[in-house]
Formats: sequence, C-alpha cells, structure tokens
Amino acid sequence: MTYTRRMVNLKNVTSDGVGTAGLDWPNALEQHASRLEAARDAILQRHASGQDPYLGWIDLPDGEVLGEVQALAAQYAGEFDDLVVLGIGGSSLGGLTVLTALQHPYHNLMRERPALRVHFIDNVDGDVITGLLEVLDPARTLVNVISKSGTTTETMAAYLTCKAWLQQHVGEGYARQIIATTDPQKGILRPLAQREGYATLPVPPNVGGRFSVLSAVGLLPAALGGVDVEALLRGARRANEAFRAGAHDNAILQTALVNWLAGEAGRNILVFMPYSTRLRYLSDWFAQLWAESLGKHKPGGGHTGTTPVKAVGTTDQHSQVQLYREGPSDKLVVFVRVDAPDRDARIPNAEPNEPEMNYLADAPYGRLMNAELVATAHALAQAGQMNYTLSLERIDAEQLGHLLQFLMLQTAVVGELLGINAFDQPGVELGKVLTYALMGRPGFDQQREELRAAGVQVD
Ligand SMILES: O=P(O)(O)OC[C@H]1O[C@H](O)[C@H](O)[C@@H](O)[C@@H]1O
Repeated sequence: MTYTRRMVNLKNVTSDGVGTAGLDWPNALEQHASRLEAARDAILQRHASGQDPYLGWIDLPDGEVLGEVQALAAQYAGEFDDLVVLGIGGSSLGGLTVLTALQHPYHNLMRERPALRVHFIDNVDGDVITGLLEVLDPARTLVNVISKSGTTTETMAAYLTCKAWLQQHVGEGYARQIIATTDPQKGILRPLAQREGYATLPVPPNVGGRFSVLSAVGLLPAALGGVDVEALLRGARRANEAFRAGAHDNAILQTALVNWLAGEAGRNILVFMPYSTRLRYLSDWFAQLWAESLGKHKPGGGHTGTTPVKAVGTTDQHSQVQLYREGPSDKLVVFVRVDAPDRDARIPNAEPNEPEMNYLADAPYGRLMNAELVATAHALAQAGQMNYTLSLERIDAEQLGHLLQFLMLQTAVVGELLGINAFDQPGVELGKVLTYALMGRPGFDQQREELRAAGVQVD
C-alpha cells in the first residue's frame, strides 16, 4: 500500500451525493486544511511530551516487544498444533482480523499446516468453549489469555475453564502452556501469572485495548499463526511517517475530514465495507475502534459519534445495499478495495453453450469483485449517498499493518476535531460493575441493592 492519493479514492466525494451532505470537495479540504494539520500536530505534541496517558500506540510500530514475541513464538513452534486466544474486544479483534486476513483462508482445514491453528474465544458461551476443548488435544494446545485490565469477566471465565482443562489432562506441566498478556502492574492477571509461573507479555499502560493490535496482544497470536509480524509493523511505520505530510498529501487527514463533515451534516451512520472475505473481521475491529473512541458526551453538553455498521462486500450487497441506496441519506459508506488477489483465480468457461453466462467466462474473480464494488459505489453516489474507497494493492502483512495504523490515526484525528477524549470508554464501565453485582462479586453489594430497589431480580 503506497501512501498516496491513489490509496484513497476520494472520487465519489465529488459526486452529487456528497454535495447534498454539504461536502464540497476539494474546497472543503482547502477550507479545513490548517484545522486538520493543527489537530494532527496537537496529537503528535501530546505524544512527544511523553506524558500523555493514551498515545503509546503510536510507538507500537517501532516494535519494542517484537524480539520477545518472536522468541516466545519460536520456543513454542513445532511443539503445539493449536492456540486458544482468550480475550474480548480490543484483546481479541485485532488478532482475529490479522489472522483471518493473512493465513490461508482454510488454514484450519489444511492437513499439513505451516503454523498453529488459532481459535478465538470472545464470549461466555459455554457451548462454544467446552465444544472447542472437546475437540482439541490438551497436550498440543497453548492458551494465550489476554486482558489489558486483567479483570474482564468473560476472559476470566474462559481462563478458569482452560486452566482446569489443562490441569486435568496434562497435570503439573499445565503452566508451561499458558501465556498471559496483560498490564505490567494492574489487575488480577499479572500477579496470578507470576504466582503460577506463566510466560507473560505486556500491554503498555498507555495503550488502550482497541489500539493494541500491534502490541503483544495482536503480535503473539499472529506470530504463532505464521504471520510476518515484522512486515506488519513496517507497514504501520509507513502510516506513521505519512501522517506527518501536509493535509493536501495526507489521506489520513483527508478521510478524517470527510468522516467529521459527514457527521456534522447529520450522516450519523458509518458503514464499513471491505470487498474481501479475508477482511471481514476488519469491519468488527474497526467498529469497536470507532464506536468506543467517538461515541462520547460532548464537553459542553450533547453527544458525538456516528454509528458504525459492519458489512462485507459483495455478500452484504445482497442484504443491505437496498437501504443504503434508497433509504435515508444518513450514512457515509467506506469501501475497502483489494486491487490484486493472491491467487489468479478465474471463472472457467464450463458452459460454452450458455451465451447468457459468457460474460463470466475466463473472468478473473478479482475483476468481478472490483466491478461489483465500483458498480455499488457508483449506484450509491448517483442516489446522493456519500461514499469513498480505501484501496490496498494486495492483502499482505505490510499493507494490512499500514491500513490498521491508518485507521487508528484517522480515528484519533476525528476525536480531536470533535474535541473529545477518543481514548477512554467510561460508558462501558457501568455494565461491567452491574454484572459483578448480579454475579455476587465481593465489594459490589451497594450496586446489588440498587438493582434490587430498581426491580431487577438479583438472586
Ligand atoms: O483487555 P481487557 O481489559 O480485558 O478489555 C477488553 C475490552 O473490555 C471492555 O469492555 C472495553 O470496553 C474494551 O475497550 C476492551 O477492549
């Protein structure tokens, strides 16, 4: 992925559709260029001060933890077949995105696998957790429990299940098969891991979960799954470098502007739609990044945030696009295009006597995919529905690393334009606390009484 205008096709931004959203491109860029650069500079200055409690993710591409991750991965490779990752939200979606994009699409079904199979447990669904353990070989399974805070209920429940399973089946040696990735100081998991003798990796205190994909959180599962993690970081470094360019040559700032203006113009929904099955979890990862970063109380009253919708092309073209074209003009649609698939897969001319199907004969799948994307983007623009396209040359570790960092930087800039803290998530906390109260965790008696008084059944 080169960091040029080519990567971001802002062509449709000039369409009538965008005009109706009050976005007049490139005049909007002229008008807001200095504001964008000021937002970027404010982020970089806070980061350079070394005092900011949230911006550690900007340094992750420099790979401080890379050596440790690679050493651990090398130590375990060959000895194990499966890795079970226990985590939720930012402690799961990054790794899932990277592995789904970069492993063989059917890696888990291959007879001879070049790397471990990686399974993500990110819910308290006992059927799924115990169902997975039923089919894994405990002697050849590693468990990576990941929690920035070291306390998250879902992850702790899965950890207890996996530890008990390993203890039961492999006995004393179980501790060798558990790796804990967590905050260096805070939470229950760190002291517990030390007591048990688990290998540990850090989540830097100044890196929030949804910004942690390029820390040990995403890197260890990726490395064990055979991903070129150095290339992933290299691509992210390119995004960091390109972030410093002036607004006219800076796709991160430009797309941040389009998103911000769309929101200001009442386009309250952001549809994120990669045209690639391999990138389907990028939509999930991005949805958390966007929603938790930008859905906030405004400092002076009111609310901010556009609602992310996860989609994948072409699949959701056949379930959602009707609404996006003829429904209300309350959306911005972001497409992700892959110029060249890895395989030169073509559609065979298997029905030479069917003239109606001849247009498909010998067509590359990649051409069909991108024709569908262009057709949809055009159809939306024609109906006044705002959209733009991010383009990758191909799906490889370097381009994906670039795109992930691009999207994190873009989100940070939108947060700055909105005048909010894009790096906390106070709105999620109450639900966690009330869950503790309902489950009878010590120290939450008062909340338990409040729930009872509000008519909630607590026993
Ligand atoms: O990594 P953890 O501390 O376990 O947190 C996992 C997730 O839990 C929370 O509910 C937060 O809202 C997310 O931002 C976070 O990624």
